[in-house]
Amino acid sequence: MIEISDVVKRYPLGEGEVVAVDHLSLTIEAGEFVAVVGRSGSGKTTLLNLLAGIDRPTSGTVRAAGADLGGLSESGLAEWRGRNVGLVFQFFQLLPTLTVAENVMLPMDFAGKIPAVRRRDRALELLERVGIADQAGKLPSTLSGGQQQRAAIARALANDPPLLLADEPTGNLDSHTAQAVLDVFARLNAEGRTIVVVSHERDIRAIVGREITLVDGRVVADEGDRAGARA
Ligand SMILES: Nc1ncnc2c1ncn2[C@@H]1O[C@H](COP(=O)(O)OP(=O)(O)OP(=O)(O)O)[C@@H](O)[C@H]1O
Repeated sequence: MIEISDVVKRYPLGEGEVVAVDHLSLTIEAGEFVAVVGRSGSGKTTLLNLLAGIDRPTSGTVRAAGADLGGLSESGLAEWRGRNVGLVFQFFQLLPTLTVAENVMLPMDFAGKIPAVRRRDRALELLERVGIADQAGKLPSTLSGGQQQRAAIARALANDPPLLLADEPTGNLDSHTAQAVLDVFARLNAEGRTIVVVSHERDIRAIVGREITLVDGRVVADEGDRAGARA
């Protein structure tokens, strides 16, 4: 599902530069549930952005969900991402003027993968799956943090992507709500979806099948059974 080879990502910083990802190679198989952990500044978000094709490496290759991302144009990357990758962020990033159901339908409208007549029903089914079907007609600002993150997960699933990438998805939630959101991820992995979660939180360890630790943009530990946490 993911194969990155000898990837380096440098950012300019003042007169010099910072090496965010440093000669990193990694393979993640379909169906794995992987946590990427490490201190602030260790390169976790940079790695996730490279996997999502949001950022391009300075050198090295990134293959994900059947594509060599280096060979895609910006519009090709956007199309690939829309069909193959679901993204979940710490601060949810729901559009405030759209209802919850409309937020979930938006990626379907962009990608055109789901027929137009199916989109509203599919949005409601996805909201049902994450346990907030009753919030479908509301604006995001009227939902709790946990409900907003569930809505964001439903949106990430809109185009039925094989790969889910989440950046600190529980970082803005209390521990009880965070656990409930992690349970949603565990269920999605049990259904076969490949999931990579960047996290500071220790509670992620209990549910993932594999934990990759970064220090200064390098992998210093890679632990787990690699079979995912399929229940
Ligand atoms: N757009 C950018 N421009 C310049 N430097 C950057 C940029 N993005 C990241 N960096 C630097 O790259 C390094 C890795 O950052 P990154 O955000 O990937 O770490 P992180 O492990 O996700 O940190 P955190 O847990 O705080 O989010 C840091 O030194 C950071 O300052």
